[in-house]
Amino acid sequence: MSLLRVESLSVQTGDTVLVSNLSFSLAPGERLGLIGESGSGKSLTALAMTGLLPRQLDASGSVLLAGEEVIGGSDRQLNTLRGKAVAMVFQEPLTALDPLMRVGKQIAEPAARRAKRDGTSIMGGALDAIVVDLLLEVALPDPQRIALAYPHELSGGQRQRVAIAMALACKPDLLIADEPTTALDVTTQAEILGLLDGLVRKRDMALLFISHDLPVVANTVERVVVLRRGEAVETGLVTNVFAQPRHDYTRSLLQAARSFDDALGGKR
Ligand SMILES: Nc1ncnc2c1ncn2[C@@H]1O[C@H](COP(=O)(O)OP(=O)(O)OP(=O)(O)O)[C@@H](O)[C@H]1O
Repeated sequence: MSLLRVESLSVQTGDTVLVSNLSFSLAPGERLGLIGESGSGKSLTALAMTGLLPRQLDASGSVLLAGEEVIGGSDRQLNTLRGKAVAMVFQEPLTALDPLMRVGKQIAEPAARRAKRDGTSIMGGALDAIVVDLLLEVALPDPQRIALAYPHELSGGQRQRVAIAMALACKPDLLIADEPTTALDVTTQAEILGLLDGLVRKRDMALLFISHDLPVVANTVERVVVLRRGEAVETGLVTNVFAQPRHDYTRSLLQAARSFDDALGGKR
């Protein structure tokens, strides 16, 4: 059974269609990339899949996540799904973090919620231990100190690790990573990508990976959907699509990525 089945998904505002008739599915543990130029509808697709679209946008079609319909779902139903079946990591970690709360508490909250949904209760020292384990899992040194820090006391890379720990605390079946490294410097980007890749494999999570960086996409996912102006122009195994693109648009994306790499002297 699919973990995620998107069928004829469209997103519009008034008469403007931003995502059009999109269909794809994701099996448990599978890794899928969503690529396309800026403004092609990647983030809106991810938001529609989690019921997080801004109010002025309307979604139609169907998004079945862990067997439950997201489109038109109630806040209560979607909150449960978001804390259990799916978690997101965004481009800018500060979007996910509360500036006024110590990061340990921010990780403890989803961990306690998840335990409650599983019919157990975790508090006090047991919850602190889970937070420390999660901080270690995202390779943050000195987790006791980090747990007591506020987001502004951490570097961008450390903040993204905390955001990933918060997502892991939900124990999701599906992780959506929307340009998770764009806001970071190149060395930190590579570290965070390596971390995400390892965690997804270790925990056997499905991954929806949104990125501009085609070499990274090629190394991270198994299948890819190419979006252009809100429409899927090509879908397939990433090795096939990148080696033998069928659509001119995919060819131009790959060409642009090659030119960029050449300009860097193939140093990436
Ligand atoms: N709240 C909104 N109201 C109206 N239009 C929007 C809204 N949010 C996004 N759009 C438009 O929808 C289109 C798709 O946006 P989206 O953010 O999904 O693109 P993207 O592929 O994720 O781009 P990027 O790679 O730059 O993040 C764009 O034309 C954008 O301007």
